[in-house]
Amino acid sequence: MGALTQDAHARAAAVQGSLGELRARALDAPPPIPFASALRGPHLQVIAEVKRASPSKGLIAPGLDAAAQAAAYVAGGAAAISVLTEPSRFGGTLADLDAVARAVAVPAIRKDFLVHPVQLWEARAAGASAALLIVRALSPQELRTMIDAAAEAGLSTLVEIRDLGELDRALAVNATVIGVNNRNLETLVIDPATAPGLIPCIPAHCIAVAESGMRTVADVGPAAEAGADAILVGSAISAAADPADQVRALAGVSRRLSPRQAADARDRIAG
Ligand SMILES: O=C(O)c1ccccc1NCC(=O)[C@H](O)[C@H](O)COP(=O)(O)O
Repeated sequence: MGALTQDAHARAAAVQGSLGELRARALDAPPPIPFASALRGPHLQVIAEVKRASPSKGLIAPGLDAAAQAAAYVAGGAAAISVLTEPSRFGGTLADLDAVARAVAVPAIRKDFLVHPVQLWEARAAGASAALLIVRALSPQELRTMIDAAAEAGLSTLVEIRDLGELDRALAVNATVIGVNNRNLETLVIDPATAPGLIPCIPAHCIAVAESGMRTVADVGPAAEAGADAILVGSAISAAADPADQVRALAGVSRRLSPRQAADARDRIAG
């Protein structure tokens, strides 16, 4: 992940001179669509990702038309669309984000390695309603700065964690939509037990999202059982012959309706 974060700093530096123009474009963009409320419901909500390629899988769907793919996801019941905008390893662009935000009436999320406020203004200018912040990629001060800058830009945030320490850092900045990534971003190894293990520790007032490595209804069962509000799925649906149908299957999974008991779960994990 170090190289991805370094690239992100370089990309941010290259557009810092455009901050004024980006702020002006952001003001002209259609208003953001509420993100957190889109992810609550009796069924597991699906954040469906537009993903052409990745470091772990190589090419996934190189010719994918981002807007058409997003429209298919929404037809299948997706509650939000995640758009990878990282160009060199994921084959994404801000133009994809812009096309998706114009094509669908659900929130579009900028999924990238976001390390500088200018990238949040880029996201809003391209029509995003939300942006991903990876706790591991940011110092505590940077995370605070990015949370504040997102709010100023009118963006909601999906704050991504992988362990209890990162959950504490997310809660310290009042994150309300918290994603637990099953993928270790350093080794790229998926551990399907990560999200089901941590989600019960996320306080009930937050939205809990399980991310990565899920393809089938059976794969999402543990996250649903753990009390996840939503799942984020990318590779499987980007490569699917019928993406609407695949999202429809995942969006039909019931979630556990009992409230998450965060304090009890933390005690169990802390041993
Ligand atoms: O997907 C990767 O290989 C990857 C590698 C390094 C950093 C991030 C990476 N992916 C970002 C994501 O979190 C996923 O795109 C997202 O959760 C969907 O995962 P999946 O359903 O497994 O494609």
